[in-house]
Amino acid sequence: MKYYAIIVAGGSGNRMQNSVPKQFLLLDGIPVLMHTLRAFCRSALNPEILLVLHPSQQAYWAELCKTYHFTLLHQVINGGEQRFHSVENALLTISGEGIVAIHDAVRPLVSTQLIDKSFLIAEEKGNCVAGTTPTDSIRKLTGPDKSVAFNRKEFILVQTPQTFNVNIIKNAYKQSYRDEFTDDASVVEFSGIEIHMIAGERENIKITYPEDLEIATIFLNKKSS
Ligand SMILES: Nc1ccn([C@@H]2O[C@H](COP(=O)(O)OP(=O)(O)OP(=O)(O)O)[C@@H](O)[C@H]2O)c(=O)n1
Ligand SMILES: C[C@](O)(CO)[C@H](O)COP(=O)(O)O
Repeated sequence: MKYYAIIVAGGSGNRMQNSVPKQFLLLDGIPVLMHTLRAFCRSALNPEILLVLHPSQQAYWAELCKTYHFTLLHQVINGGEQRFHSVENALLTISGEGIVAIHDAVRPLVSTQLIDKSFLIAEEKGNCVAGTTPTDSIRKLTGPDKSVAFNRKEFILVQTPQTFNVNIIKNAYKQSYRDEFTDDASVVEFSGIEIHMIAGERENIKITYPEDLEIATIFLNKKSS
């Protein structure tokens, strides 16, 4: 079986409020994105790595690779307007059978065990998506200042990797973009396929706000101690 990893790094990181997109900010001395790519390159399934970058950031990435002597093999693909379009562009480069894991570049702490598990379960079931259970209570907004309590046991916080049989994901991405397509699972589900959840990892945070880099540093130190 052929395995692929699409690492989406085509965003601009508005919520991080830094002139440098967050995937290039330093975490433990190297860019966030290099941690993510390393995790996938360590996979026993030896996936082909497809890295999605906005065209305006590709020269900068090439420079970073030189500076940090980063030589892990990967193919660079043009990012699109939304995450959906970035994934769509990467899928267009894949032909034939296979299993593809789609992962946010800004989740650098994903473990190689979770990556391997997601490839193997997607191969067996057609797809699988990592998620964790919420630890906060949950309420649903019913108006500008109104809300009702929800049972948190009925919810899962969705992470990446989200991993699919190539035929299933390519077929799903033939659909037109919708605002509610915030991840790949929502695209595949809208195409009529049931999603299989697997246990994600609390450390597998998405670096979104400035303090997330500090939290990631703590998790990383814990991992290597
Ligand atoms: N057009 C886009 C938008 C997002 N992404 C990627 O999708 C992942 C998750 O998106 P998010 O955390 O929202 O990143 P940004 O869009 O960069 O952040 P923000 O929403 O704060 O601007 C990131 O790795 C991001 O680089 C992408 O490849 N192409
Ligand atoms: C794909 C994702 O990380 C799953 O939790 C999430 O939906 C990305 O959302 P964002 O608004 O693009 O950060």
